[in-house]
Amino acid sequence: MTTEQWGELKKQLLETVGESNYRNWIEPLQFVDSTGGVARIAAPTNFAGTYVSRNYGDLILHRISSFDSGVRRIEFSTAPANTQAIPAARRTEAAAAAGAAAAPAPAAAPARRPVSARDSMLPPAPLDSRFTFDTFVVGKPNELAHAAARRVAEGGPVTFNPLFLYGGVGLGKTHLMHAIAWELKTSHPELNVVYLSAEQFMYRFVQALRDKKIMDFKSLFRSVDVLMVDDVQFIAGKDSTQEEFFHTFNALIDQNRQIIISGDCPPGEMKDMEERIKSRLQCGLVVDLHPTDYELRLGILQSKTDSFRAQQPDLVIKDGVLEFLAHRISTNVRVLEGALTRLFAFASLVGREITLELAQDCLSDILRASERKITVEEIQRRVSDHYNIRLSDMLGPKRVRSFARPRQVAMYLAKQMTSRSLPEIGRRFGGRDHTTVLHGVKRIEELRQQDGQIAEDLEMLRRALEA
Ligand SMILES: Nc1ncnc2c1ncn2[C@@H]1O[C@H](COP(=O)(O)OP(=O)(O)OP(=O)(O)O)[C@@H](O)[C@H]1O
Repeated sequence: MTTEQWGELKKQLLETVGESNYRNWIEPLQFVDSTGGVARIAAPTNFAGTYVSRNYGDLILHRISSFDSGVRRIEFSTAPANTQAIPAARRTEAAAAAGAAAAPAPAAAPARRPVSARDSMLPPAPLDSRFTFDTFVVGKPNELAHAAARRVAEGGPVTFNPLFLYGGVGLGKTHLMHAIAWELKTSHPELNVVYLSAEQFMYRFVQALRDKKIMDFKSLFRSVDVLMVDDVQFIAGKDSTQEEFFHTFNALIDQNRQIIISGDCPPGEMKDMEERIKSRLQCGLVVDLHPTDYELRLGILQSKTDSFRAQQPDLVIKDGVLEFLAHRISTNVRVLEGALTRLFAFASLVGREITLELAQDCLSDILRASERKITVEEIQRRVSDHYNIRLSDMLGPKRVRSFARPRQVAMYLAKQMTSRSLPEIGRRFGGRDHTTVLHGVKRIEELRQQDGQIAEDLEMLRRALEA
């Protein structure tokens, strides 16, 4: 490639990446040579080489190969220490950003050092192409989290920072984060969006410490426009990673960069997490993904079935199968999806239509494992909520009707819906005797026959507990 062609190529890049990115990253690059299918480009610092490689590597390769079709790969190296590739002021800035790693090479050191894979501490986020907003089914349990994610994905002015998503296993936190990243990558390609798990954050931090590249690490993370850290609970109890996370977090918030975090519980309840981090995590918007309800599960199954059908149009699913699965598998969406995938694979292998019997056969282990064990405590909580009394009043000694009746309802449901014996139930109701429980159960059984309101309450509570 000639100097003129390189100049032409840079001009094209200016149009694509915009002036500010051009001045910061592209302008200082120098074309060195191209041999054996490898084009060598010198960047002023190690940090700049890594950054350009990660963000513009593909673009530059594409443009170079339009001038020289033999080029298959680009190698970035640091320019000689006395290079004038960037103005002095910017060089100081870049050197400061890259820290010790960018110090001028000693005279005896090789003039150029290829930027190795290990230097690339922030490779492109590995995003799952299936996790988009289009494939995310919205229902009551996740509508707030979805709406907040949508808002952040618009990429407008930062309104809540950080956005903290929490919820149990397999309820769609990662899916939503990836969906935000995909959306931003499409609508705002100029933004540097980084998604990674807290585990990867720690791994890169430890690697930077080991390689004495902590300044590179800091610069990389501080150059991010949108940072997403998944499963933040992973860094609980890991003191130095927490410390670094805290500083990265603060630096980005101070620069008004968007942060999105996910965790398995609300920030305030995270064990072994420093108080200052918990409090920082709570300062934006905290939203939870509730356990799925029947309607959401059915919606997800229908949506996944539609995409399976697109690949296998002759697939036959008998009525009632999806409803059965939505009713029986309530653990989490990952399990639900796994069940459906297995069912489709099995049906297509044996060439049978999907009936209720086939589903029961093929998924017997999942169905057994998903049988929900309702606890006495759950029943107590649900019943006290329903009758609007405090749990302590339900378990306490007061015999007034407004507490005694809900208490008996809860005892009745505990007898019906759990395998606990009367004495065991009694113990869980503030140490009551088994005869008291028996009396309560009998009383509610009678009332169920005579009192429509009680019958309705029982039915409603049973359905809520089974959901
Ligand atoms: N509302 C939804 N619509 C469609 N698919 C969903 C939904 N919720 C979850 N899923 C699917 O369920 C699977 C598990 O979701 P995901 O990995 O996002 O869960 P998570 O909350 O991050 O779990 P973990 O706590 O284990 O990290 C994914 O395949 C995801 O696509």
